[in-house]
Amino acid sequence: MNRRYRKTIIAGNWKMNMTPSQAKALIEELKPLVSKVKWCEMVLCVPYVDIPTAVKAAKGSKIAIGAENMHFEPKGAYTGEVSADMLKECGVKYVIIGHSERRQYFAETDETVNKKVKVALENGFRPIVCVGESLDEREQDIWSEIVRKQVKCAMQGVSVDDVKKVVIAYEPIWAIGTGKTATADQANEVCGAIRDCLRELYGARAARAITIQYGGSMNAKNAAELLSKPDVDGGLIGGASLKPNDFFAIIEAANQ
Ligand SMILES: O=C(CO)COP(=O)(O)O
Repeated sequence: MNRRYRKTIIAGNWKMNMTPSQAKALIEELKPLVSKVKWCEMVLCVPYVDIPTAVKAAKGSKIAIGAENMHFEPKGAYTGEVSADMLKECGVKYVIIGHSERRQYFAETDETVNKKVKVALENGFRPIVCVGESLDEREQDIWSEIVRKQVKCAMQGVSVDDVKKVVIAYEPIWAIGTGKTATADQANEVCGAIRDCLRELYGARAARAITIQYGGSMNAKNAAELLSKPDVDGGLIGGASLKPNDFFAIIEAANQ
C-alpha cells in the first residue's frame, strides 16, 4: 500500500445476500468496531432493497454505502433496472461496475461498463470498476492483455480529473468465492500492471493517485499479506464482508 499518494479502501460486496433487517443488524454490530478507524475508507455495497436501511443504519459512522450495479440510462422503459438519480437520492456514494458475475450472468460488456463508469462519475459516485482474468486466461498467460483491455475500455472518454475518483478492483475470476486466493505477489503483479496501463493513459501523477483493490477470497487470515504489497491499495470482499468480525479483521489488517 502506498498511503502517501492514495487512500486505502476496504469495501464489502454483499452480492445477493442479506434482507433489510439483516443489513440493519450487521451494520449495527459493525459500527462500534470501526468507530476508531482512521487508516482506511470503509464501504459496504449492498443489494438495492437494502440501501435505504443501510444508509440509515450507517449514519454517524465512517461506513459509506454503495450499490452493486446501476443502469446507464437516466430513466425509461427498462423493467427491473435502477438509475443513478434513484441511487443518489438514497445516499449512495459508491457503485460497483462490471463485476465478473454481471459480465458472466447478465451480459455486461466492456461497452456497457464504460457507459456506466461515465454516468457514475457524472452523478458524483465513485465507481469501483472490476476487472480480472478467467482461469483459462491465466493458464494461457494472457492475463495482462485481458486486464489491460478491460481497463482501457472502461476508461474510454474519462478525463484525467475524473479518473482519480475511480477505484479499480482486480478480481481474478478463478479466485472469487472459490477459497483460492491469488498469492500476494500475483495480486501485486496485476495491480502493478493495471497502474502501468493507467500511467500510459493518464500520466504518472494520476496513476499514482488511483486506488487499486484486490478481490477474491480475501479473508481475515490472508488480508495482511495481500495489503502489505505496494500496489494493493485495498480489498473488495465478498463472503467475509457478511460477518462483522471477519470484515473488521480485514479493516484492521489494512492498518500497516
Ligand atoms: O467477488 C468478490 C467481491 O466482489 C469476491 O468474493 P469472495 O470474497 O466471496 O471471493
